[in-house]
Amino acid sequence: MVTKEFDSYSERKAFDEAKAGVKGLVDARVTEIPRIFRLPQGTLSDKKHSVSASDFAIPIIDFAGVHASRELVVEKIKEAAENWGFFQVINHGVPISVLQEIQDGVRRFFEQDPEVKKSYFTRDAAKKFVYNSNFDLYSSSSCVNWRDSFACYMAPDPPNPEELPVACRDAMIEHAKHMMSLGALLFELLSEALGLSSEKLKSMDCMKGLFMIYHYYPPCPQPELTIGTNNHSDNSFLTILLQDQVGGLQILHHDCYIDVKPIPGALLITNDRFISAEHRVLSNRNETRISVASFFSTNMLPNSTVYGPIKELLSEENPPKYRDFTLEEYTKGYVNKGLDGASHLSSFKI
Ligand SMILES: O=C(O)CCC(=O)C(=O)O
Ligand SMILES: [Fe+2]
Repeated sequence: MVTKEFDSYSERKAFDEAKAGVKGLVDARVTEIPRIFRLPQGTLSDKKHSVSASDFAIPIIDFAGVHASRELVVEKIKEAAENWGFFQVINHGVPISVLQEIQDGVRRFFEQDPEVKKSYFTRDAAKKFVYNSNFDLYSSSSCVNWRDSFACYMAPDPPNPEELPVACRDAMIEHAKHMMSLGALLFELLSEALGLSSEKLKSMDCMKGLFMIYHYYPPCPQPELTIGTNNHSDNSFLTILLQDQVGGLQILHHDCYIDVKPIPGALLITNDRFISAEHRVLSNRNETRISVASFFSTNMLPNSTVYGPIKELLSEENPPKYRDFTLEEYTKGYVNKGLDGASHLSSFKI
């Protein structure tokens, strides 16, 4: 059957202008997903098939030992960052209550009175608090994702509490505080894993910016036809990801998508210096999924610092593979391209 061409732009615009997000479609009880959400046929069942986590063990690193046996933890991080670009951390010191509160806060925001929620809807990235659906709605060449989100820079200039919705204000502030301290520890351990001084990555301002995205994935009537988040690798120096118990996150490893099984209280780490792991999120029929991604980067904020391969890691045998760039330049290209599965970093290859 030949499907008639349709005006994807107009349909995306109509979806956008309703300001109700994917949750609005679910509340309206759609039983068939609109065409703009449909993946090209076969996308989910390509050669990169899904395998269960029991075939491959995504590294789980216990930070309880970080004081008594730091070298051991550093060794594990090095191995995970080189081979996976992804690991789960347990006993990270962030209280479970803080993680629970932020998930509850995200749910409260998305499930509040739609009219109140609409007042936060914007595509203006200069706003302190940005709620919309699909940051790349107009730029992505792939399908629209079954997901709503809100975003906020929590560093270097955190918003005043009054600028944040009451539904999630306190939880956001408390959670971000913990992400900054866990981020500091991770940057120290990653520096050590690179054979550099503990302070190296921090001294390069890698944790100057903390950009948060809070995701809400409503249940989907046809989960096999769409996706929660397209495959991509992140735009940050480091991402700390909190996912709830629903599941659906997969990471690409040796050409297979592997399910990342939710572990209560575990945080997931990916970073760009070692492997920047490609990952995606599947939709599901029955449950709402919530996740919170803490990206260490100043992203689009004015920042003239130029980044390139760390000089100490270069030698005659190991010359730079990437050219220098600013985070603004990098992020602009990332946002314009949208999540389409293609690597953005590769466009900076020398
Ligand atoms: O929802 C998730 O688990 C992942 C989200 C994600 O990959 C991202 O925000 O970059
Ligand atoms: Fe991601």
